[in-house]
Order: sequence, then C-alpha cells, then structure tokens
Amino acid sequence: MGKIVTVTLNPAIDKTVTLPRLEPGCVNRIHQVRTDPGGKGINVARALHQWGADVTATGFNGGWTGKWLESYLQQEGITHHLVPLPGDTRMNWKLMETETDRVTDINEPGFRVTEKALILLEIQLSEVLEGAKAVVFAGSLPDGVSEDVYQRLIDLAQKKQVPVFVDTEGVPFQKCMEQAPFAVKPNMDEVSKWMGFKIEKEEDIRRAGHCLLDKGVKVAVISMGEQGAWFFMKEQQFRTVPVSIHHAHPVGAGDAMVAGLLYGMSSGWNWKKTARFATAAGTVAASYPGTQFGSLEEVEAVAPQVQLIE
Ligand SMILES: Nc1ncnc2c1ncn2[C@@H]1O[C@H](COP(=O)(O)OP(=O)(O)OP(=O)(O)O)[C@@H](O)[C@H]1O
Ligand SMILES: O=P(O)(O)OC[C@@]1(O)O[C@H](CO)[C@@H](O)[C@@H]1O
Repeated sequence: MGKIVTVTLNPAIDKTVTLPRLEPGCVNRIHQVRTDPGGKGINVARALHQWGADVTATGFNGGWTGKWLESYLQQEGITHHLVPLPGDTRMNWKLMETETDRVTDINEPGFRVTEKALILLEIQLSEVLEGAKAVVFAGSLPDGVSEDVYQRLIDLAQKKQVPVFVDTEGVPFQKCMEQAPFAVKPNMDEVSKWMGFKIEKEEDIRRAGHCLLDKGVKVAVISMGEQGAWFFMKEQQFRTVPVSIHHAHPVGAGDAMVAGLLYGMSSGWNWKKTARFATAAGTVAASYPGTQFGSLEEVEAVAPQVQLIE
C-alpha cells in the first residue's frame, strides 16, 4: 500500500462537551466530557493507522497538551515526527447540545511558530516524504506562519512526485490551489468561500467541481455532511449518498473521508469503490461521539450501502 504522510501545522486536543442546551451569558453545566487527539491531519493519521495503513504524522507540537498528544500517538503506535515549539498545542471545544443535536466548534488559534521550527519541519518532511505514496496537508494555520506556507511545503512534495491532498479553508486553500494539488476535499462552506458565493444548488456544485478541475486538481471531492459528497474527476463525476444515522457527531467526519480517499487510492481501487469507502468512513466517524473513526470492518460493512448517483 505504501507510506502516507500527514502534515498538521496546528494540532489540537479536542474537548467534546455534552449539555442539554447552550445558554449564552449563563452558567452552563456539562453532562459529559471526552478528550480526543485532534487537528485534521492527526485525525487522518489516526483513522489510517486504525485501518492498518502505514502512516507517518508530521507537524508541530508543544507544551503540556503536546505531551498528552505525543503520549497518545506513542501508545497507539502511530509513527510521528512533530517539531517541538515553546507554546502549548491548542485545546478545541466541541459543544454538543442534546436537545437540538446542534454542534458548536470553539477552536483556539494555536501556538506561535518560529522560522527556525518551520525550517526544521521542512528538513524532517523532506526525509519522511522519500518514497511516500501520498501526503495530506490539513487544517488551519497557527500564528507566525505566512498564509502561503502550505505552498512552500507542497512544493517540496511535488518535487519528489508525491501526490498532494489538501483539506483547509480560506486564504490557505486559495494559495494551495495555485499549486494544483492532486486532490482536495472542501465542504460546502469551504468551497463557497473559494468560489465567492454561497453554493447550494446542484448546478453550482457542479460548476465549483469543474472550476477546481480547471485549476489542475485531479480529484475534487465536495462534502455535504449527511447528504454525502460529490466526486469530480476529469473522466467521471458522481455523487454519493450515505446511510442515515441518528444523532450525528460530525466532528472529524471530513477527516475520515480524506483518510478513506487516501486508503482507497493507495490500495489501487477505482474511484467508485474509493468514494463508497470514503463516504462510509465519514458516516462511521459521525456515528461516534468525539473524534473517533471506527474499524476497517465497520467501514467495509457500511460501504456497500452507500448509494452512487451519476
Ligand atoms: N450526519 C451524517 N450522516 C451520515 N453521514 C455523514 C454525516 N455527517 C457526515 N457524514 C459523512 O462524512 C462525510 C464528510 O462530512 P462533512 O461534509 O461534514 O465533512 P467536514 O465538514 O469536512 O467535517 P469536519 O471538518 O468536521 O471533519 C460526508 O460526505 C458523509 O459521507
Ligand atoms: O481549526 P482547524 O484546524 O480548521 O480545525 C481543527 C479541528 O476542528 O478539526 C478537526 C475535525 O475536522 C478537529 O479535530 C479539530 O479540533
């Protein structure tokens, strides 16, 4: 299958708290709390590792929260090379309201990255990318790095002919697009920001998909939560419809989908099989509280139930 590399410049610890209803301006009492490692690339690595893939997690890490994250990766046996920083890895809060099933994300900005640490990351990444089957750049940027930092790192991977997957948003996403990555997976909000208008209708989604392909992307996946995802490749386009679940916990579903795409691609599957698997991976992740991904057997059991519409 070959090694897959993930890059998380802004990892996190996810605190998922459950309460009946969020009352702004009042004392809110939490009913349940769980702590998971987080950050989009870290999540992709966790899912791939759980499915038995060869994955290496890279990025930055720091402070006491960073120690917690590192010991988690160590314990799980996930190969990692995280450049240490003086600040703390951020803590992101996911508020789940049981009365409405509403989820609110409150994400910290993250630590400050020094130029020295960035150079160290480039050196490490350059070594780790040797012989890699694919690399994914995922998540927001921490303080101290310029908005074109992903471009700099993507360039490293492209010079080594390693296919690049991107999952980020806003200006960093725009900048990544200038490098024509191999694959991108924006959700509806993210692709709307890139297109400059709110995308809702199918014809707008198709237009966005074609715009992404026109920029040189080979695989553009636009995810739509419980409504599934659109897959755009030059020679074929289709939509997947996931199985429905009660009480979704959507945090990390997109990361599971990216992991599914990487898993399918590096297993040499065709795009339809890969799309079913990736869609199912998102659904399985959404069926678990916090950021959890489910086993390979679970995803494989759900994949055949994913509908494909051409
Ligand atoms: N409620 C749900 N029911 C079934 N499948 C879901 C649900 N939510 C997500 N999924 C699956 O996961 C995929 C990715 O979800 P989504 O579009 O929410 O990603 P995202 O916005 O990038 O998520 P995040 O940033 O929280 O990881 C969907 O295309 C779908 O296959
Ligand atoms: O602030 P970013 O980097 O955009 O997103 C970070 C994050 O919300 O994404 C993951 C879910 O996709 C979580 O584990 C994490 O907290």
